[in-house]
Amino acid sequence: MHVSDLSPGHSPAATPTIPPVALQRLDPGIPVPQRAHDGDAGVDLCSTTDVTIEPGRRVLVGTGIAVALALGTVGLIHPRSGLAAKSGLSVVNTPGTIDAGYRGEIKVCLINHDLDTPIEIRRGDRIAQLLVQRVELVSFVEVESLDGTTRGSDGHGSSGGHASLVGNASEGA
Ligand SMILES: O=c1ccn([C@H]2C[C@H](O)[C@@H](COP(=O)(O)OP(=O)(O)OP(=O)(O)O)O2)c(=O)[nH]1
Ligand SMILES: [Mg+2]
Repeated sequence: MHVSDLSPGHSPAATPTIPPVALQRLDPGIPVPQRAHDGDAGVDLCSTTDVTIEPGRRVLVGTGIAVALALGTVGLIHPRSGLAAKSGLSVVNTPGTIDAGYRGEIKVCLINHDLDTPIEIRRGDRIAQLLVQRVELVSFVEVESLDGTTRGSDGHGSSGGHASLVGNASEGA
C-alpha cells in the first residue's frame, strides 16, 4: 500500500463502505444511475417522461428506478446545481427522503423557480441526484425539562449576520 493511501480522506479504510445497493430498473429504457465522475457523492437520476414545468409550478416525475436500501441507510434526493443555476430547476422537498423500506419507484418533485421561463424536461434528462448515507435510527425519550445550554431557545437569526432585508420584506417575519 502506498503511503498516500493512508492519508485522511484517501484511505478506503477511513470510509467504511456501504455494500452495493440492489437496484431495479422499472423502465428498461432508462440507464442505470451513474456517477458523472469517480468519487461524486451522487448518482444522477433521469426523468422517464417529457414534461414542461411552467414558472413557479411543480411536477412529480418518475425516474424508473427502485432500490432496496439497507436498514440504517437513507437515500437523499438532491437537486443538480447546474440546472438550478441555469434554469431555476430544483426539488420541492429537497432533500427528498428515500426510506430503507421503500421499494416503489423513486419519484422527484421538481419545481421551476424561474419567474418567467418554462423548463422543458425530456425523457432521459438527468434531473436530480441520489445520495446514500448512513443514518442513526435513534430512539427518543420524553423528559420534563431539557439541559441548559448557552444558546438556550435562541434561534432564527438570533446570532445576527443575516442579509439585509429590503423594503417591507421584514414584515410578517
Ligand atoms: O423525493 C422523494 C421522497 C420520497 N419518495 C418516496 C420514498 C419514501 O420512502 C416515501 C415516503 O417519503 P416521505 O416519508 O418523505 O413522505 P411522506 O409524505 O411522509 O409519506 P409516507 O407517509 O409514505 O411516509 O416516498 C420518493 O420517491 N421521492
Ligand atoms: Mg414519511
